[in-house]
Parts: sequence; C-alpha cells; structure tokens
Amino acid sequence: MQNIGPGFSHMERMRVLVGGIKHIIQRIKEGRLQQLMGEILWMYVYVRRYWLMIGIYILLGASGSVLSLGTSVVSKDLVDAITGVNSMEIIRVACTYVGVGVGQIFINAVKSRLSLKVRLKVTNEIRADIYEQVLQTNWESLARYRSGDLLYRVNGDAGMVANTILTFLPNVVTTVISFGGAFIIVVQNDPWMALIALLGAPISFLTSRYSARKMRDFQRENQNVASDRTVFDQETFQNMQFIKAFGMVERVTEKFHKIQDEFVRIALDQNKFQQTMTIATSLVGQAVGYACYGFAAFRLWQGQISYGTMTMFVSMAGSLRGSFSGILGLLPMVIRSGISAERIMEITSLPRDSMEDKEEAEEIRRESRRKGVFVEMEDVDFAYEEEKWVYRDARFQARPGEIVALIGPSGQGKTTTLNLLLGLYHPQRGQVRVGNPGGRMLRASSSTRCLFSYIPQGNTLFTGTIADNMRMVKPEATDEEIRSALEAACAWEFVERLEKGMDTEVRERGNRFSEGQKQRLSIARALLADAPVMILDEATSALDVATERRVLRRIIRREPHRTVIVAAHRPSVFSMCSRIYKVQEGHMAEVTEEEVEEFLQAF
Ligand SMILES: Nc1ncnc2c1ncn2[C@@H]1O[C@H](COP(=O)(O)OP(=O)(O)OP(=O)(O)O)[C@@H](O)[C@H]1O
Repeated sequence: MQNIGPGFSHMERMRVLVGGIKHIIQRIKEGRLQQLMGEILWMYVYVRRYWLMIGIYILLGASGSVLSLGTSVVSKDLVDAITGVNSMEIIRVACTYVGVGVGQIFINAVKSRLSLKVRLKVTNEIRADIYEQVLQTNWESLARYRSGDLLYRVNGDAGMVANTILTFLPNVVTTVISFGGAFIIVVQNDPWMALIALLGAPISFLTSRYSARKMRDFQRENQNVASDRTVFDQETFQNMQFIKAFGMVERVTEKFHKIQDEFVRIALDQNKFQQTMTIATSLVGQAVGYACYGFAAFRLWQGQISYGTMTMFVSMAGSLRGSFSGILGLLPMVIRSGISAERIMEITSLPRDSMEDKEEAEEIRRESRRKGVFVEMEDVDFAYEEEKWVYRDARFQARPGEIVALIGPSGQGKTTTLNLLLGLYHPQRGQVRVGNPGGRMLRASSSTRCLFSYIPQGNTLFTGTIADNMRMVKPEATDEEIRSALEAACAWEFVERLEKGMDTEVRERGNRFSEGQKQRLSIARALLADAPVMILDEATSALDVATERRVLRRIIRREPHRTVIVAAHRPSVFSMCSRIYKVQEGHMAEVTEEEVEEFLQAF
C-alpha cells in the first residue's frame, strides 16, 4: 500500500488513485467475481423466461415487507392509544392492526402457492434443458464424465439453481424494501438511532466477505462428494448380481459408509465454520440490539419520545439489523448455486454434435435402397490420448452387400474402429468417410449416424416390453414388421413361446433373458432400424455357431445391398466374409487368406 501523504502533489495522488482502480478492475477481471458474474448471468436467462411469474412473486413479497413495516408503525399508534397518549384512535388503530395482520396471512398463502408453481416449472425447465444438451453433446467430450456424475448435475445441481432463481431475487427485493423502509422511518424519527442500529454493519460485511471465500471451497467439495455418492450408488445397484456373486457385500457396504462419513465430515466442517461466523455476527448484533434498546429507553426517560415510539424504535432497529444480515445471508445461497451453475455450465459448454451434413446424409440413405452404402478409412491415425496411438496409417473399406470382419487380439482397436466409423470419435489424421458408391462421400459424423445401425458389446435393452424396445428405433413399426425382424434375428423362436409374446416385459437390463437371447433381440432391433450399414461388435458372441451363421445369412438376405461390418474373435464368421481386416500392434490392414489361416491356427 502506498502512503499518499501531504507531501504528494495532486497529479501523484491521481496517478496512484487511477493505478489502484486499474488494479481492482484487473483483479475483478481475473478473479472470482467475473466467474460468479458469469454464473449469475447464466441463471438470469431462466429468470427472463419466467419474468412474469417471478415478478408477481416479487411484488407479493414486497407487499408483505411493506405490510410488516406497516405493522410496526401501527403498533406504535396502538401502544400510544392504549397508554392514553391517543385514546380516541384506539378502535381505528386496532382495526388497522388486525387488517394488516390478516392481509399478511393471505399474501403469504398466495406467495407460497405461486412459489411452488414457479419452482416446479423452473426446475423442470432447467432439468429438461440440461438433459437435452447432454444428449446432444459430442460423445468424445461426454465420455470423460461418469454417468452418476452427470445424473447428479442434472438433478442435484439443477435443483439448487432453480431454488436460487426463485429465492434470490425476491429475497433481495423484499430485504431491500424492509431495510430501506425501516431506515427511512428511523432516520425521520431519530437519525442517531439509525446510526446506532447500523453500528455492526461494517463487521458483518467484512466477516461475510471472508466467509464467502471459504464457503465456495466447502461447497465445491460438497458437490463433488455428492456426485461421487450418486456414482457409487448407481454402480452398486447396476452391478448387484456381480457384487453378490463375488461375496463383496461387506466390502461395498464398507465403502458406502466411507463415502457417507466423508459427506458427513464435510457437512459438519461447513456447519462448524458457518456457526462460528453466525456466533460472531450474532454477538455483534446482540450488542447493537442492547445499545438500541438502551438508547430508546434513555430517550423515553428524558421524555423525548412516547412508549409507542420506543416500541417502534426497538422493532425497527431489529428489522434494520435483521434485513442487513438477511442480505449478507443470501451470499451462501448465491455461492452454493454459483458452484452448481458452474458444474452445469461445464457440461452445457461442451461441443455439440454437428448436424451440418444431415440433409446430404438423408439423401444418401434414400439412395442406399438402390446403391447401398460404401464405408472407408484412409490413412487414419488415431489416439484417445496424445501420442498413445491405437494405430497409424489405417485403411479400411466395406462395400454394399459385403460382410467385412475386424479381427485381432483384445484391446488392439476393433471397437475403436467401429467408433470412428460411427463418427463418435474423429481421427487425428486421415479420413473416415461414408457415401453411395460413385457418389459424394461424407466425413463420418453425427449427421451420418443415420446410415448405421449398431449393436455394441454388452446389453442395450431398456425397461419395457420387447415391442417397446423394438419401437425405440422405429416408433411406427407394426406388429408384423416387429415379428419379421425378430424372425430374421432368430429371436422369434423364443419370443413366440413366451406367454405374452412380444408384449413380454424385458425387465431392467434384460434380466429376464439369456445372453444369447438378449443379443438376438438387439440384432432384431437393429434390423428394424433398417439402416444401410449394420455394425455388430461381438454381437453374436453368445450364440452357438449354427445360429450365428443363420443370423448373418438372414441379415444379408433381408437386404442384399446392406453393408455389414462385424468385430469378431470367432473363426466361425470368417468364411462368410468378403474381406477381413486385422488390427494389431498399432496397425490395421487387410489380411490374406494365408494370414487368416495363421490367425485360425492360433486359436
Ligand atoms: N475411451 C477411451 N479412452 C482411452 N483409451 C481407450 C478408450 N477406449 C478404448 N481405449 C483403449 O484403446 C485401445 C483399443 O481399445 P478397443 O476397445 O478398440 O479394443 P478392442 O480391440 O475392441 O478390444 P476387445 O476385443 O477386448 O473388445 C485399448 O488399449 C483401450 O484401453
């Protein structure tokens, strides 16, 4: 800090002052304030959408504050009327007093109803917004987040933001009215009283600045643990069978308690800090309260004010202090939702799926009926993490009517290749393209995904009936179409034996069916999507060899122009393939028949 003593010239003082202001602006630009402002602006978008409802809510809140100030003023007249200063007015004053009280009850009821309505609407809207944005986010970015974490952001964080939107602005307005009104009334009656009532303000201000910083750290830690807890719960329930089978119940329970304890620790630490701050500010408040009371009693003793004015002073002083701490008390809420907004914004600012080639892709799909679709990779280098290449200079082609296999040891890049073809990931170098043979080729992206139906590894069945699962890819599909797809996937043979046929409940994660049955249902669903390119990632691995071959033959027979790409470990598929690519040790290349033989020998 520079000393600007009396020896300094006017110019030097100005220079130091301008320097100081610049420094503060710089701090604001770099610091947390800018971040907090960004978060508040983000929330403001939602306030704007519901401005009318929120406006009415604020008006009701404001009228509540005005009525409450009115009560204090009327109570002064009432005490004066009772103590004989103004006994003629007793009935009018008593009626006004009762009227104001009753008015407050009704205003509170309307306020509470409106608040619930806005809260529900805003929460739903924010949740829906985030939900949609998450679904439209580019997979490459989204894959870094755990699904439980996303779940908490959509639910917990969105709820927190909605709550603040509804509470913060109205609270600021009502508190400012309470504060301003009480201040004007007290200043008009006795400026000294106003000064004494605000004695504690600077201390409260300083402590709240300090606590804001600490609270932000606490809150961030809090939200992260809450996310971890959701992730853990979700994974536990999803993998219950595995946990039981491995006798891991005790270990999982232990971990559950650990996370709970961590949550409790943070909450208690946060509360301890908050309570310390509350004790400090309350002690100051108490001292100021006594000072006000003493001062008012002194004025009364000197005969300068009536009993009624003293009552009003004491209640106004309380209101002044209360509303001042009320404004400061909103800070933790802003901080909490600031952190939540920050966590939501982190997700919503991720790059979106681009749909710029959507129309061309649709055109390719229409043309595919006659020509089919050609898929190729040219000189592709790809790494998930910098310099850790899955492969380099990779080439791949699959033409209409072909079954093309991807083989290679585990973890070498088969699924990665399928992800690149689907445009879920993009290569660092080279091209991945799709198009009608002889026509324009499009870069694989979210737009071209409509050309593919994909059966990933693992279970992708959803809660609902078999028919519901089928209609996920084609909502207008008739029962006949569904049956035909089930037949082609060799699934009808077990579905028709079920009591409710295709209306049988699948149950969560397809629990009701065997692995091979789940795979056949997934294949049927992919067939119903009727896309020109079909990708099967180990999607027939649980079928017996005969069924596997039958399914693949039917897939081709159903649509002779279809391009089929399979990632497989089993040699049973190879004899049906037009070409085979091997992915191994950072390379992908087409293999000759001899090399296939060699590969088979290794089995
Ligand atoms: N999202 C990811 N982030 C980072 N690395 C990944 C990711 N997905 C896969 N990998 C890594 O990329 C490599 C290739 O994985 P990929 O899933 O393509 O193998 P795969 O040949 O399909 O194996 P499998 O036959 O076992 O299914 C592996 O070393 C894997 O650890």
